[in-house]
Amino acid sequence: ASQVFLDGEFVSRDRASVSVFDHGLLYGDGVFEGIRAYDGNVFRLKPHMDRLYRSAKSILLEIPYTQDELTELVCETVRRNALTSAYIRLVVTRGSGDLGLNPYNCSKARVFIIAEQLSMFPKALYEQGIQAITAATRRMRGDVLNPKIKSLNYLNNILIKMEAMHAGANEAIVLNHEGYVVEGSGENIFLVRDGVLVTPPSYLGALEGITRQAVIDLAPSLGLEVRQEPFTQHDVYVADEVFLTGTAAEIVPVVGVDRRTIGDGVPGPVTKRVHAAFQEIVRSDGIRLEA
Ligand SMILES: Cc1ncc(COP(=O)(O)O)c(CNc2cccc(C(=O)O)c2)c1O
Repeated sequence: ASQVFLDGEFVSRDRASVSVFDHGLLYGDGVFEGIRAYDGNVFRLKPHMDRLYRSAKSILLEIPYTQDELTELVCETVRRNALTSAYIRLVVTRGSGDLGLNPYNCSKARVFIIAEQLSMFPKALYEQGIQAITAATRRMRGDVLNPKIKSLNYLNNILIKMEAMHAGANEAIVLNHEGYVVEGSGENIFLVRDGVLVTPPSYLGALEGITRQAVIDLAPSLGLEVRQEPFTQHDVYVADEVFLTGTAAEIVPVVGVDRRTIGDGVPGPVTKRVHAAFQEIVRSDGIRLEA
């Protein structure tokens, strides 16, 4: 049976449960990472760990392991599940306390790590592209709950995802309080315009995505310029190509937004070149699982 790392030991999946007094469950008081291993390479594990420790620091959550210790525990969890390709969920909660909000009543943070066989997105999504809507629900402002903190507070993302599903679409594009496009419900967004990649600067209200950064880093090798600048729904509608990026999703072509056909209504050539280049680097850029 698969093994979960929980509270300092490996337990079988069916015995991996947390206290009802865990503040991650009660209040979403915690942080997490979604990470992928490809053929024995944990893609960009260090940037994921850096982001986790930044998010924890920002909410004054003390992780009871050094970054190196927790990095090794992530790799050990994948190895224990005899996986070389996997989706990894790393979660740190405030831990168990009483029913009050006060985080200082939680004596020790709880850490658990899940490594699962990857459930790929349907190939059709990549071959045909997806339909998106613009969500009415906005991304929270940085002075409310900073979207750069990858916290367990995902209700904003879930409500946005629900809007897409209710509209019969696969995904939703999210605006910030000023009406600028920030990202998808759980992915970053890129436009292609006259051969230039455009993505919102994360300070507008997007997560500093690892996949987004990987695309920015690999673009020059494809002779592509990248601009980080604000844009609106109009810019999305008239773009030559649109794609979303995320650890689980990788590079997903968007071929329709709010019933506007994007480009020719099929995954664009730049999107395909970016995805091909991305599939190259995921097997080399990262930390090898072999001890
Ligand atoms: C709000 C948000 N923005 C962008 C991304 C992409 O970031 P990375 O390139 O670092 O993965 C994410 C992460 N994406 C994410 C996280 C948790 C669940 C799901 C899901 O679709 O089930 C997706 C995310 O949650």
